[in-house]
Amino acid sequence: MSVVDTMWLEQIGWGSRKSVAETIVAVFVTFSVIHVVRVYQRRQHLPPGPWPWPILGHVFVLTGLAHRNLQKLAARYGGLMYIQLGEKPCLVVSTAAAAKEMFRVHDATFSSRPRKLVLDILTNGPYRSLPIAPYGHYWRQLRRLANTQLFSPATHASHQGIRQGEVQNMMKHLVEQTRHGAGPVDLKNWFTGVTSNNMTMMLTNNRFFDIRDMNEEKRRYDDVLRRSVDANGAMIISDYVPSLSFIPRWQGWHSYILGLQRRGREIVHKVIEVEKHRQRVKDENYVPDFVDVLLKAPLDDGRKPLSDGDIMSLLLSFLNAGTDTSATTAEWAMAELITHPGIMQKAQAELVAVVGEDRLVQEVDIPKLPLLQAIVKETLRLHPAAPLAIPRESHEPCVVSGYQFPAQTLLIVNLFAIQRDPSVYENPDEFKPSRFMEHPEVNPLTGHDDFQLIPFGVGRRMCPGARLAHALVSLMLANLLHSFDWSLPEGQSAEGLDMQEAVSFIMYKDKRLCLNAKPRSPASLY
Ligand code: HEM
Repeated sequence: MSVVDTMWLEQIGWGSRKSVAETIVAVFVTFSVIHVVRVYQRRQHLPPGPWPWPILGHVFVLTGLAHRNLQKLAARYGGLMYIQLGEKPCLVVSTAAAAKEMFRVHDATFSSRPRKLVLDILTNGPYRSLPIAPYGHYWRQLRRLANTQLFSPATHASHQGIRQGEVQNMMKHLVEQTRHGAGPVDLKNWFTGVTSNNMTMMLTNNRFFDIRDMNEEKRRYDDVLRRSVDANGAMIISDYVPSLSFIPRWQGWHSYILGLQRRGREIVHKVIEVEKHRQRVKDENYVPDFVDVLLKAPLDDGRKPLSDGDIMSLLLSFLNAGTDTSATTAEWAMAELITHPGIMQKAQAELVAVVGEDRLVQEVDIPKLPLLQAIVKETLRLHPAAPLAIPRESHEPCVVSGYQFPAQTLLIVNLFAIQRDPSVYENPDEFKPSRFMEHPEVNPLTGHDDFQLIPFGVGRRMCPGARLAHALVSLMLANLLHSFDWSLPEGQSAEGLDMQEAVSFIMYKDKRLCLNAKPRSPASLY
C-alpha cells in the first residue's frame, strides 16, 4: 500500500486554512468596513442625518407613524435632513424655515412623483391621473384644467348650492336620527356622507349615497377607500430596493391590489358611466359637471382628447383625494372641541350672535365667524390629513444648500413636524385656536407666504382642492355646532378620549368619534 505524500500540503500551510465560519466573518467585516468608509465619505457631502443600515438604509422609519418617527429624527438632525431609503436618496423637510428655502428655489425640480408598486398595479402602468402623474406635459395639461376650470374660483362659487344642499340633506338625516333615539352619532360616517355626495354631485351630477339607506353600499365604499389609502401608505420594500421585488409578490400584495382595483371600479362604475353621460339629455337648467368639462377638455398638444379610461382615472383620484381628507379633518375638529368644551361653547355663542336661531348657517356666514375659522386652522395645523404630503421626486440633478443630489431624489415634506415647529408655535402640541385669532392673516390657502401653516402643501403640486376642502369643513362644522349640543356617550370622559392616529397615508383618527347629539334648532328649519 502506498502512502500518499502530504508533506507539501503542510509546507504550503493548507492544514491551517480558514474554516467556512471564519471566512464568513472575514467577508462580513470587510463589507462592513467598506460600508462604513463609503457612508462616511458620502456623508461629508450630504445634509445631516442618522447613520444608515446596510442595504435597507432607513426604510424602518416609514413603518408605524412615519410622520412622528421623522419628527423625532428631525429634532436631532435639523429641518433639512438626509435619509437613505434603500437605494433611494431622500431629503426630509421638517421646519418652516427649511420648507421656505426648499420651495422658494427648488419647487420645479422636485415637482415629480415617485413610482410605487401599488400605483403601478392600480393604474396598470401609465400614471395618468393628477396626484401621481410625473412632472411633464400630461400633468401640466391636467393641472391647467384643474386650476382654470374644475377647481377655479368661478366653478367653486357655482358649486356653493351643491355644498349647502348636501350639508342640509345630511342635517335632515341627523335630525331624524336623533328624533328616533338612534344613539351616538358616528361622526366620520356623517362627514363622509356629506363629502362623498358633494364630490359625486360635482363629478357627475349624481348623488352617490341615498341618505336614507347609507348602510351596505356606503360601508363597502368606505372599506375599499380605506384599504386603498392604507395600501398607498404601506412601506413596500421593493419601492426602495428594486432587487427585492419578489418579497411583495410573496407577501401577496399583487393579488390584493388587483382585487382592490376591481372592487373599487365595480362600486364607482355605476356612478361614473362616462359613455352614458355623453348621451345624457341636458335641459337648460343643467349645470355642467366635471365629466362634461373633461369630455370637452381642450388638450393643446394636438393629440387625442382624454380617453374614457383617463377620465375614469381622474374622477377616481378626485374621489380618493377629496372625500376622506375633508371628513377626517372635520372629525378631528369635533374630537378637539369635545375635549375643550369651553372653546366649543364660545364657537356656538359666536354662531348664534352672527346667524341667529331661526335659520341654518350658510357659506356666506363663514367669513363673519373668526373663532370658527381659527378652529379650522388649528385643526389643520395639528391634524394635517396628509401629514407627509404626497412624496415628491426630483426630475433632474440639483444642488440643495450646497449639497449635490442626483435626479430621482425623493422629497418628503413633513407637514406634521413643520406645523408643530416649536420655534414658530408656543406649546405646539396644544389645541389653541386663539393663536390664529391673534394672527388672522395666517392662511392655509396661501400658507406659502411664511410656510407655517401649509396643510395643503405648497408650490406647483399644492392641493387643487384646498378651497373646496376648507369651505366644506367650515360649513359642516358650523352647521353641527349651530344646530346641536354635543356630549360624550355615557361612561366616557374628555380626558379619556382616545386621540391616537391610525397608521395610514391619511392621518385618520384611530378610534372613530361617536357623540350624542341634542338638537338646538327647531326641526322645521331642515
Ligand atoms: C382637508 C382636506 C385636504 C387636505 C389636507 C389635502 C392635502 C393635500 C396635500 C398635502 C397634497 C400634496 C401637495 C404637494 O405635493 O405638495 C394634496 C394634493 C392633492 N389634492 Fe388634496 N387635500 C385635501 C382635500 C382635497 C380635495 C377636496 C380634493 C379635490 C378633489 C383634493 C385633490 C388633490 C389632488 C388632485 C392633489 C394632487 C395635486 C397634484 O399632484 O398636482 N384634495 N392634497
